[in-house]
Amino acid sequence: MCPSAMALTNDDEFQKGVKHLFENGVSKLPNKYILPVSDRPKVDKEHPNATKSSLKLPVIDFAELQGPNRSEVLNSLSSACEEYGFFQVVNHGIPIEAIRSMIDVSTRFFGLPYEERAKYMSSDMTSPVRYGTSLNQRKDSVFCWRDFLKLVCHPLSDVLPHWPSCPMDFREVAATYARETKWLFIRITEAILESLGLWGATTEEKTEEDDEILKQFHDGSQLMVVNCFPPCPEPDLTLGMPPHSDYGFLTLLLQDEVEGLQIQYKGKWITVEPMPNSFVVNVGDHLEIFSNGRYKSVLHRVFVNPAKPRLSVASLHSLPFNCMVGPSPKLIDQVNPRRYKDTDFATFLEYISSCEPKKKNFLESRKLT
Ligand SMILES: O=C(O)CCC(=O)C(=O)O
Ligand SMILES: [Fe+2]
Repeated sequence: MCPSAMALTNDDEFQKGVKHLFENGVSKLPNKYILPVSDRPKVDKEHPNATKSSLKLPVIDFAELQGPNRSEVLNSLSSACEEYGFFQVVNHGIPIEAIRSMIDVSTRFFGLPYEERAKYMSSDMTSPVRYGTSLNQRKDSVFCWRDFLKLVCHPLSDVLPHWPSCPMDFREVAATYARETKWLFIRITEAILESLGLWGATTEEKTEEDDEILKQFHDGSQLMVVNCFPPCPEPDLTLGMPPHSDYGFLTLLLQDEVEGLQIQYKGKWITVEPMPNSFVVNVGDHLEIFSNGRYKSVLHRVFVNPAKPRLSVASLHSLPFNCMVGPSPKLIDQVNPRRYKDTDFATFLEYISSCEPKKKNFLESRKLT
């Protein structure tokens, strides 16, 4: 089929995703992906040739966090969550091999023929595995330049048989990666709770209540999203992901060496410089609510590239689905009154099925005025 005819005329072709368009040699961005001018990843109008502003996120040395300097690292963690809602974690203890293999097997998955990937397409939001394109391909009026594979990771033994069996090593590699990131999530969550004064560092300081919070996280949900952003013919007209904040408590993001992630900082879009073998960690809506607004769930988006493909793996961690999330009672007082309504997963699902999950709408809807 002639690629331009395909891309311009047949709406069903867009349902097959951007990898498919790219493989068919699309040379002009189809209208379906063209954002209104105000939503485009605009180059600075006054300095159109200026490179994008970039930022080295605060770095948290995980090995230091586990050592005698824990309290200093906790202070840095706290400032990062208050100011940026994002930080990078180095010396995280996850074997480099597990990281490389995850990127490698995901790249090979997206390299499979379309028919093989399409076996996992599903409109069922609760399916243990879901392949698709854009954010919500059944509702988005403008598509974003992104295909994804979503893997529910909890409980691992139940979901694993549903995960892709091709490439042959996919399940093993992704399961190892899911276990490793869950472990890191729990360690970072302990530090976050401690930085909020809700969890004691030493066994003597810990109360039963402290352990109860953590237990909920152990039993919490984990969703892995592998994002594939093929090269895009007209990257200035579209986005890989539109501005959004992450639902959930924390996201551990692995990105390859190609830049694309931008976060909103002081009203501007700033590019996060990729740091090999590190994790970008961000505060999700649940943590903003739980911390009563002290830690920020910040808008971020992804821009795409004319030449290089990009891949990222987001591991999203939340409390169990049936759990109510509200501001921790210990963080509410006369100076800091309760700022958010309680929420749960069902409310969120209801919300996203009634409107496009763009921008910070869900979190805004939980704010008490
Ligand atoms: O690809 C990225 O850098 C960000 C992905 C992301 O924001 C997400 O999956 O929620
Ligand atoms: Fe995100």
